[in-house]
Amino acid sequence: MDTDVVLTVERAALRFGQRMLWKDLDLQVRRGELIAVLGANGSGKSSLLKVVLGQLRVSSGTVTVLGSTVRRGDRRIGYVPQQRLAPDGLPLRGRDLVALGIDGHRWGISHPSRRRRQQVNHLLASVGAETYASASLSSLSGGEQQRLRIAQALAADPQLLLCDEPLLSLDLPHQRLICDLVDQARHRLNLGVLFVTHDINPILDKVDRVLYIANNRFRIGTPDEVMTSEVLTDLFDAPVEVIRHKGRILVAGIPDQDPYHHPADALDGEKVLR
Ligand SMILES: Nc1ncnc2c1ncn2[C@@H]1O[C@H](COP(=O)(O)OP(=O)(O)OP(=O)(O)O)[C@@H](O)[C@H]1O
Repeated sequence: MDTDVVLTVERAALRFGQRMLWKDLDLQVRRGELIAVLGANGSGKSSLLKVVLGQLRVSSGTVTVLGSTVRRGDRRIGYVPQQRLAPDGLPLRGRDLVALGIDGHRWGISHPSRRRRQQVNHLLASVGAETYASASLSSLSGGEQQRLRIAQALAADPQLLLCDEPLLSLDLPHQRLICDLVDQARHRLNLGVLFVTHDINPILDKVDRVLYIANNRFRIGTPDEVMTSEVLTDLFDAPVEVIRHKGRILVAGIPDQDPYHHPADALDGEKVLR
């Protein structure tokens, strides 16, 4: 086994009933590598992360994390789920959310130890969230909550980090900040990262490779290899224009959203697990 590889996907396909999301997917994520996962709505980006988390099973092919078949609750994987703001009145402080990442997998009430408190403080400091760590989660802004989610995802010392649209509904400065935090964590911990995003620009300078999924198909390569008019026109089977302007990538002409896609469906990965 190549010990530098944290995730291996081989000839994998995912279908829901008659509907194929992707097939023949081959992907290796190496330690310290950041891969942006892009694609149309409903192309199966979040589902790919759920496969790696063991919440969905591939229809064919294999997926291994550090040499073992995927399973639920693998502490070697950190996960930043798609952002949903904490509901009003939730009796949880920022530091409680982070602590859940350390011992949330155990049953029963945890006993706060000095060591655990130190661990939480260290994680809070790593994302610059000390000043609001004792405030209730629901009183915090989207960007502040997102920093805490990253700290929570890093709590178990993962080797692979999965981020599902962590920039959603954040303003530009906060998007940059979240990208910087993920990037710092991957360098500090030598993490492999899969980063699902609609817009590559906020993370462009940190991305090693892009996995672009559309129309059941995909392309993998550096941003320069994948983010071109030729490649996206081929993937979408429609004229797509990619323009580079002042270091940003602008994409025009992506066909309308997937007609099957109902965002609420994507929240329930359990339905197809039997
Ligand atoms: N458990 C499930 N059972 C059946 N269909 C599902 C299930 N989970 C997701 N889907 C469908 O699979 C498609 C892909 O969903 P997924 O959330 O992976 O897409 P996505 O690429 O992340 O989309 P978006 O960019 O909108 O977040 C969607 O059409 C969704 O409705």
